[in-house]
Amino acid sequence: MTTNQDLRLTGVSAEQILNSRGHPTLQVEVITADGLSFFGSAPSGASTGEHEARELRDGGTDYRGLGVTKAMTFVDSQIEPVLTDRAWTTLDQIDGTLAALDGTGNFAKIGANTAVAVSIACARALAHQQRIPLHQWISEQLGTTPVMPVPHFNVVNGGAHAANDLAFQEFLIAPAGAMTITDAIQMGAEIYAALEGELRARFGAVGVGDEGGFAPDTDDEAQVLDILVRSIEQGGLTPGLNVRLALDAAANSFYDGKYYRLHGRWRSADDLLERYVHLATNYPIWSIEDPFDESDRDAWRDIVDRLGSTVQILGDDIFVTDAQRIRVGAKEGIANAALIKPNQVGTVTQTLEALRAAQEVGFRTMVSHRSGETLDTFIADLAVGAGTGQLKAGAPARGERVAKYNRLTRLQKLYPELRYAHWWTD
Ligand SMILES: C=C(OP(=O)(O)O)C(=O)O
Ligand SMILES: [Mg+2]
Repeated sequence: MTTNQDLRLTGVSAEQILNSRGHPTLQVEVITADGLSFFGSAPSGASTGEHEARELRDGGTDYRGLGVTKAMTFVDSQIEPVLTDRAWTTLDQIDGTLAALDGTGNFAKIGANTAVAVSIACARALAHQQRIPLHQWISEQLGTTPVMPVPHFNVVNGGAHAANDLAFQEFLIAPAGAMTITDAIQMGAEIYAALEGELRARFGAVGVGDEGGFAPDTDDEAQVLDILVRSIEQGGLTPGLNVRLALDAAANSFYDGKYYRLHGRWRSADDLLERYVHLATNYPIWSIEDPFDESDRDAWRDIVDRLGSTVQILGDDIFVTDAQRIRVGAKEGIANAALIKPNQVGTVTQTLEALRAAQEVGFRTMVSHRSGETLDTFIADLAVGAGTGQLKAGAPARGERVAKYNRLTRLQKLYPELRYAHWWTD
């Protein structure tokens, strides 16, 4: 029996769009029986975890090798026939069908890019079918209270995201002490502008990295943190009180299997740990993501032991938004928080499972974009609906990044009852 809450699709199709790196990606459109269209598109990472769900690209080494023709063909030839064949009550049914069509366990056949674009479009269609906003639909799936997340603006880029010598990939500012999302975004914009001035004065011309953060010509993370602190103070704000700092080291990208490359020298995990302790002691750093390579689990445990009571130790490449990996990680005591990226695991349903697992084990969560982004704003609704209190979507500049922050502004206007997260008082 079908009810009027059930979703009937009459069409599922894909088109090739370009992501923010200029690489082809998929945008999927689903058409409902009442003639409405819903869209989803696939982002793409550069510093990826070993166990991420697989992105399907056409192959080869030239530009055309980056294409997504095969993925689009799957949508037309295999996905559309099954998704238009029956009525759907839950997203779990749709995503389960995608996983069964794929059959590999990590979307190696149809591609996680295909799956995530279809899944996001269907989540939007299902929320509409139930006549509720997307963030509310998400919160009902999880039993959470929607909340406006603290935006984590990535304002200095290094690692795999920039052509400079900074080993750490991301230096983020988090206006945790703002009273509203509007204030938080304003603070982000003002600090970004002040930072540009500071960097120009120190380095002359300064470019930007993949996520719109500046990419100064330095390998010294303490120098970057000093400049960040000054940029925050320029606007009359107090680092640590109004605005906190966060790092994504993305340490997979400077690890050779035994040592970590920092400031032109190879260092042991113990040396790197001392560096983090020094930085967290001297700067208002509240969160450190991927401090060590995903295989270096003893080092992760050590940093939780040393800093975990005051600093969020956030797993990205090590958990890859996978519920089971989060549960195992919690048991091993190797982190206290998990990054959440839908395309890392493949579907919205699996993303919600990862969020549930994090809830169960008492981990905080931060919803995240990818370095290769589209204008899709699903992650903003996800962060709000799941009540994570944290979202990172790049710099407060560049269209594909500000699309997410602007979506938060829009949600605040539509739903004034949404409160700004105040997790630092927990
Ligand atoms: C957003 C990130 O980068 P990428 O998308 O390249 O994995 C990250 O590592 O957190
Ligand atoms: Mg990361």
